[in-house]
Amino acid sequence: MEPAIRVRGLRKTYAGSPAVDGVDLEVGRGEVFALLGPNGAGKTTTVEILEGFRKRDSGEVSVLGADPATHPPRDRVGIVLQGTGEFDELTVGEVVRHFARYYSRPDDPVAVIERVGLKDKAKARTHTLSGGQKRRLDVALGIVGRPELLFLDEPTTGFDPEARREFWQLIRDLQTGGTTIVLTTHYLEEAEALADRVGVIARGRLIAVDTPAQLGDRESARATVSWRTREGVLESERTATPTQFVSELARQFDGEVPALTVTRPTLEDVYLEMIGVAP
Ligand SMILES: Nc1ncnc2c1ncn2[C@@H]1O[C@H](COP(=O)(O)OP(=O)(O)OP(=O)(O)O)[C@@H](O)[C@H]1O
Repeated sequence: MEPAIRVRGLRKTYAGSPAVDGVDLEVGRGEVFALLGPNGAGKTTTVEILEGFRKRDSGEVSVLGADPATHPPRDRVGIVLQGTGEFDELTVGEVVRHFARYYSRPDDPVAVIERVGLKDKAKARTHTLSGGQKRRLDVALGIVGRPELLFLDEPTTGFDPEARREFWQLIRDLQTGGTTIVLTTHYLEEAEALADRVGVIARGRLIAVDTPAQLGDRESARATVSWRTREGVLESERTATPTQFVSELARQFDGEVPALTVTRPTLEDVYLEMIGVAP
């Protein structure tokens, strides 16, 4: 089956400076793919080329089987851009109903408003919504057309922790329903919670693509074992063989090792190392 997205050798330059510098990428149907990278790395440029909003200089791009530069697949794609969410005097219900009309097979606006947690605000004018509520409205507008492919640019910026968890559940529900999702985020725990695969983009290049668990060989990376000595001092040791190390400690303590922890690098640790930030 044709992947949802296929990109080969994508390049885009602004005034002689490369913003996207030879990106190859495939996103499968039904996959949740998170694009990570520091500010200015080229995420938005890449995503907007896929959406058909920006022209590329070179490379091949196929989105749902067509070139977005010539055939933007508007009706089959949902887009949540960074921060809009305000439509003057219109109410939430009016805005969602209005956007639903752009699509050939829209979802029920009332159900969509409920799914994004704005049921109580359906009659509120959009300028009275809080920042997080405006973001939920953006998400509602992105999904009201029942897209096959949904792009989300930093979707949970400004969300409180509870709203973020609710949003994650919404993404999982959409994936269960078969939607392919591409999101950019600066929250590593969000990528870890949602993404089947993550891609790290730095200076216009995709420097790694892997599952969150495997990125940067996380699972086989050296572990840090910490424990409290008999003298009451916290001690730690980095080791490639933590199981062996812990059983040795257990023998020394003749049982329970005080304050024992074993940790591997977090997704954030390996990400920061990849983009060249020293620990
Ligand atoms: N319209 C434009 N004109 C000139 N330069 C641009 C334009 N859009 C982006 N750039 C430059 O291209 C580079 C990549 O920008 P882009 O917005 O794709 O980064 P990003 O990874 O999405 O960053 P952020 O995390 O800050 O949103 C940056 O150096 C940016 O200054």
